[in-house]
Amino acid sequence: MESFGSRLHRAVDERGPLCVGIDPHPGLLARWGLADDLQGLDRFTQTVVEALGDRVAVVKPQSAFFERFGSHGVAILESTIRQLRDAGSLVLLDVKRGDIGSTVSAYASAYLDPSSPLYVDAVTASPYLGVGSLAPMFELAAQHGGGVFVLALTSNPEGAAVQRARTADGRTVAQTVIDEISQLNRGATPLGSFGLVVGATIGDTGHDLSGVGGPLLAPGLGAQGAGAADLRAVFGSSLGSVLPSYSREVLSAGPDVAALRAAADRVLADCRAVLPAR
Ligand SMILES: O=c1ccn([C@@H]2O[C@H](COP(=O)(O)O)[C@@H](O)[C@H]2O)c(=O)[nH]1
Repeated sequence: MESFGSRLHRAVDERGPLCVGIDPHPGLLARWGLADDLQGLDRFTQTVVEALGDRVAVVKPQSAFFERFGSHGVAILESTIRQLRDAGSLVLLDVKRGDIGSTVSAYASAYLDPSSPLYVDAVTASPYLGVGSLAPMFELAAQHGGGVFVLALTSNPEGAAVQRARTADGRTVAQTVIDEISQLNRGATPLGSFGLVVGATIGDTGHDLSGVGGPLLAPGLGAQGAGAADLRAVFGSSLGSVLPSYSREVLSAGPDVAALRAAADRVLADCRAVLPAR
């Protein structure tokens, strides 16, 4: 079976280095002339699937915006995931799950087992119960060609106090996460299946990302203030592994399908101008 890292590498070759998030904020629904209800949610996501499903390498639905509508919202998420995968996008579900290992097994089944209704290509995970507690996700992902993106240096200003705190051996908490994920990817070609989340907003923090061997998801672009040029300072010599991620910056161009496509093309061109050609 083809690994997630290999599928992602190919998708980026074919469609370019871009992840677009589906974040149906109440304010965006209003801006699109939609009600903040299930019908509005459904119309919003259908439009994004139509506009971007067949052209963007990775689409990242933000689970929270579907969960807030309860089981019917989750049903729309399930159907959105299926449609995106049918259209050829890789689906990265942003759920940031993490727990004790026995519970992580259940999360792994929910998102990384092909028989689950919420089955996706990859998920985001939180390492704050210990990277080792995420092992059931890593194992199921490896078994079924899935991926896991673990939070390392997040784009929000509050993250630094925890992530840049020093551990007993002098490394930061984030560096221990980076090092453990690097181990998991060892020997994987052309790209490992275990990624990290590193915000585009954080500047040069001095962390060593050079040995990760997997994708580096970079949220924080656009609405949170970072631009493609900021990727240079954050990622330095690891720029070639970066997967830039935009949500509101692209979504605010809707509901016109052509305008959404143009916005995605524009941010992709901005990123291509900064990222090394492959
Ligand atoms: O460090 C992180 C991790 C995840 N996110 C998520 O990405 C999007 C960003 O949306 P924008 O509209 O592009 O700001 C959102 O779903 C966050 O939950 C992040 O921003 N930073």
